[in-house]
Amino acid sequence: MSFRTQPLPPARLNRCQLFGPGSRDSLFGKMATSAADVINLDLEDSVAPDDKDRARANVIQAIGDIDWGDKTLSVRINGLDTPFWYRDVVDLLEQAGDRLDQIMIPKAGNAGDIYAVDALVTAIERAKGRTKRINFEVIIESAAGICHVEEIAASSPRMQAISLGAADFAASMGMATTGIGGTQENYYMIREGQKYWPDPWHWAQTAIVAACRTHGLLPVDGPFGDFSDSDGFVAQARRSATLGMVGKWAIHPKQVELANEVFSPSDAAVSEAREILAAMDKARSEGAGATVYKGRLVDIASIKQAEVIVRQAELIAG
Ligand SMILES: C[C@@H](C(=O)SCCNC(=O)CCNC(=O)[C@H](O)C(C)(C)COP(=O)(O)OP(=O)(O)OC[C@H]1O[C@@H](n2cnc3c(N)ncnc32)[C@H](O)[C@@H]1OP(=O)(O)O)[C@H](O)C(=O)O
Ligand SMILES: [Mg+2]
Repeated sequence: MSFRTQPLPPARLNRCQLFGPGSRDSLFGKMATSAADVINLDLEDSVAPDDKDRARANVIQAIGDIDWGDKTLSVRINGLDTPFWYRDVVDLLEQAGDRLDQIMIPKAGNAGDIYAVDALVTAIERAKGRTKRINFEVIIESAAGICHVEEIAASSPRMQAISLGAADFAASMGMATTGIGGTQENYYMIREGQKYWPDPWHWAQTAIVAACRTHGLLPVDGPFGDFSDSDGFVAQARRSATLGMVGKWAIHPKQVELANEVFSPSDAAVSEAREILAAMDKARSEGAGATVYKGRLVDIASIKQAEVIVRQAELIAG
């Protein structure tokens, strides 16, 4: 047990991050009026190389022109292994208005990648007199990224969140699949003739959650590619929520409500959490550190568990 108190993550909602290609500006207005907490305008893999300049210009224009309400507004820049990323950062920081909240850095491999983007962002902020700090979200989607996830989480005070990018991650790891997230047909156990499908993303997710929780960041589950499979999306999202992730990407508007539902505690869960807090208040006033609630043990750790749920409910209530 460290003497350091575990830092809380940023106090903002991140249940759903809705993505849209920067080259499809007809989608921007729909994204702005969606129920997603975070908007990710994409300059990276959903934009063809020949369309990068136009997408960048579209995004810069839309940051200023569209009413994004109280959403977190984020732009995914290109990876540091491309010739595009520096121009993304320079043009965004020099030309986009103050409404921009965050830059998403894909395919981060180590803390040095974040340092490089931080140095460029910092220089432009100073040169241009930008007073609102641009925050960072990073995508872990490579073997190097998952190996260095803890140093990436600690890499900059701008860091707010880390997502898992299942498609690039699978490719980098050499996984035998073209699926983006979810159950993988050939990843199964067998017992007495019955197949059972474990979750191949689980270990990477828990590594991201641990790094984020250690450094006070928001851990986020990335895309689920088959947007026709709502049950599959919900199952994946529920597993992520159970592991400690706070939200999930939507790559189609159909997924927004599903994510919001999964990552909002139910009324029953909130009531139970409040009852546990009340039961522990009573126990402590009687000098006890543990008590019985609905036939089961609750103790001082239960207070912290219940507070996670109550804090999320309070954020949603505003
Ligand atoms: C996997 C890695 C990633 O990079 S994931 C993130 C990058 N990908 C994207 O940003 C893709 C985002 N989604 C889309 O581009 C589209 O949704 C689509 C191509 C998947 C489907 O588009 P389409 O127009 O065919 O969809 P329809 O079903 O016809 O649309 C119905 C309706 O909704 C509107 N719409 C569609 N998409 C969006 C959107 N993203 N936001 C808001 N609204 C949207 C559409 O215009 C229709 O509207 P209507 O006509 O009814 O008014 C990752 O990095 C990794 O490695 O894992
Ligand atoms: Mg990717």
